[in-house]
Amino acid sequence: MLTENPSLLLRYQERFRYFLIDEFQDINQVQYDIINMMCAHTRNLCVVGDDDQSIYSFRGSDPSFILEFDRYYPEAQVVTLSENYRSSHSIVSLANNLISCNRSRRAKQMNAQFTADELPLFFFPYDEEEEATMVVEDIKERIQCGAQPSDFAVLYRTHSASRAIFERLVQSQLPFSLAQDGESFYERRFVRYLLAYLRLSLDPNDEEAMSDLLVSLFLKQTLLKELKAISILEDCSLVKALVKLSTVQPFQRKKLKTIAPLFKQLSKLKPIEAIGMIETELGFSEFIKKRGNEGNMMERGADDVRDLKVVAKKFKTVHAFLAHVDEMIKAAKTIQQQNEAANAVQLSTIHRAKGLEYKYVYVLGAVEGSIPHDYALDANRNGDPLPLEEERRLLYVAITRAKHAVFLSVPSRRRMKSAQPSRFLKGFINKAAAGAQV
Ligand SMILES: Nc1ncnc2c1ncn2[C@@H]1O[C@H](COP(=O)(O)OP(=O)(O)OP(=O)(O)O)[C@@H](O)[C@H]1O
Repeated sequence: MLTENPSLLLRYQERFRYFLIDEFQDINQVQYDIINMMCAHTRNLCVVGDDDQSIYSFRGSDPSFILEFDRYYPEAQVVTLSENYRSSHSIVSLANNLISCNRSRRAKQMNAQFTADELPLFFFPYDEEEEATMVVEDIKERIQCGAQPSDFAVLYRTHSASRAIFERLVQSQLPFSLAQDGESFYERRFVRYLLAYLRLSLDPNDEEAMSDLLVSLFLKQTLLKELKAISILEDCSLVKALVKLSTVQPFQRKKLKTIAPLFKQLSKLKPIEAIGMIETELGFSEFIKKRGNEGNMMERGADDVRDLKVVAKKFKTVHAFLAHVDEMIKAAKTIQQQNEAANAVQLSTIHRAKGLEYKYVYVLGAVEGSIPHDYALDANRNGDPLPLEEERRLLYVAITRAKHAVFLSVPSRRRMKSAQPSRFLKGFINKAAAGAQV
C-alpha cells in the first residue's frame, strides 16, 4: 500500500517525525522496508536491540538488519549498553563466553553488577524423567528454604520437551503455569494416532479413537459411518467391523484382516511392548515414515513417538498407562483454563521467556538434537551454519533470564537413546568438572 500510494505514505510521513523501535534484532524485511519508507524524510530513527538475542528467523527476522544498521544509516550514533543489571557475575561470564563463539555478531562484553552465592551448575540426570524429578525436588527444597514459586522458571527448546516436567509438577502440587497455548503432549497429532490403537484395545467401540485409527491406516474418515452401521447391523464392535468393510480396496481389506485380531493382544502387553507391536505388526512405523515429517520441521512425528515410549515404559499395563494419559490431558486443560497464577513456577519455551527474568532458571535438555536442535544440526551438515548460531543465541537468551542462579541439565539419555552434551557447553562442562568457574 505504501509503495503504491505515495499520498498515503506522505500522510504517515507528515504525521510522525520520530521513530523508536525496540527489539530491533527481531525485525523482518517487510517491517524494515516499512520503517525505512516512513522515516525517509527525517531519518529520525532510534533502534534498540541485541543482535545476540535474535531468535526469530522462523518468522523472517534476520540479525543482519541490526548488524548492518550503521551501513544504511551511517550518520547513526551507536551506543553500546554493556551494563547488565539483571544477572550475577558468574551468569554473565558464562553467557559472554558462550556467545563469543558466534561469528555473526557485534563484539561486546556484558558487565555484571553483583556477585551471587551460586555458580552456574550443570547436572547430569539419566533421562528426561530423572531430569524432571531432579528439577522439581530442587525447587521444592528451595521453596522450603524460603524461595517463592514465582522465583523459578523451567525453560526448554520445544513444547514437547515439557511433558515430563509438567507431569512431575502436577504430581508435586506446586503451583505452576505454562506459557503456551497448547495441547497436552498426549493430544499431539501423532501421539494421539498411536494412542488410538491402545484405546481401541481396551474399548473396541471408542469412536474417537477409531476416527484417529482411520488416519493412520490411510483410510477415509467417511468409513467411520460405514463402520458404525456394520457394528449395529451385525452386532459387533467397531474394531471387528473393520474386516467387514465393503468399500475398501482388496489390499486394504487384506491388511485389515491381519491387524484387527491383534487389538485384543495389545491390551495384554506392557505398554512399551504394545507400542512396539503397533509400530511393526500394525504398520504404524510405515505411517510415520510417510507422514511423520509433514508440516513442522521442528517437531517430527517420529520424535513424538520416541517421547511417548519414554513415559510408556514406566507403566505395567495399558490400562494404567491410558489412565495416566487421560489424567494428564485433564490436568493440561485445567492449567490452561486457570488465570495465570501470580505466584507460580513458570514453564516456558526459551522463545516465550524472552524479555523475562527469574531468580532461578533451569534449562532442560542441554544435549545435541535438543539445543542445538536437530534441524540446525542438519542445516550445518548441509553447509549452512547460521541456524546453529541462532541455537547458540537461544541458549544465551535462556541463560540470561536468570538473576541469581542457572542450572543446566545434561541428560545422558534422550528419547530412549544415549545423548551427547550440547556442543555449546562441552568446554564449560569440562571446566566446571575441573572445579573452575565457567
Ligand atoms: N539502571 C539500572 N539500574 C538498576 N537496575 C536496572 C537498571 N536498568 C535495568 N535494570 C534492571 O535490569 C533488569 C533487566 O532490564 P531490562 O529488562 O530493561 O533489560 P533488557 O535489555 O530488556 O533485557 P533483555 O533484552 O535481556 O530481556 C531488570 O530487572 C531491570 O529492572
